[in-house]
Amino acid sequence: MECGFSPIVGFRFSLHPMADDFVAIIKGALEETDTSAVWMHTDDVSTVIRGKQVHVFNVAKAIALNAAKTGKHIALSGTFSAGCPGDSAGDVYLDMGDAVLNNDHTRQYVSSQFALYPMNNPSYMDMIYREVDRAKEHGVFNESMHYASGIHGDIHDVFNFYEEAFSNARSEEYKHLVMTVSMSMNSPSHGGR
Ligand SMILES: Cc1ncc(C[n+]2csc(CCO)c2C)c(N)n1
Repeated sequence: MECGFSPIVGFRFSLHPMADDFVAIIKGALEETDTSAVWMHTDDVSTVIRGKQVHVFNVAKAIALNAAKTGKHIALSGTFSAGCPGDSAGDVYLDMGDAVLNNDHTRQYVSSQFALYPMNNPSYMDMIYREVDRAKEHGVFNESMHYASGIHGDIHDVFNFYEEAFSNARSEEYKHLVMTVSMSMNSPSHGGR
């Protein structure tokens, strides 16, 4: 299939609450979030949201925050993608304005790992090093590791970094970008942060 030129961004993710009431936590997090600015579909494995980048990141953060506000240990993993939409079902959401609809600024510690895959870009390693350096400048860098980089801090700082990294790693010439994230919140490993 040909890659399209739609500016649409997508995020396919799963929440894995470490709690007996995982069904209520997953459904609650999705329902408490204003998702009206994105196209969304949930199935038995994951949920996908698609639309303008600003709304996709805002909705992703709000769903993560709403799940974490239960106080339970939450794992979230997902893939952001841009530049190869495959279908146009969500394109109508590109007409939305840029004002974000979820504005809960509750603090929440997140420890996460991410990986950037700038598709077809011959200087992809420079791109990755540049974004990792930027994480260090922003104070959200945690540690280096095989196949990913550790990013941690308050959920709002972490998501701001991820959205900026996603913007920076795309260009007109190399439109197709994939970024994987894996997050942990309220983990006993975080010592009550
Ligand atoms: C974000 C997200 N979306 C869907 C699932 C899959 N899933 C697992 S349990 C459950 C509720 C009962 O139907 C659903 C939808 C997930 N884990 N996280």
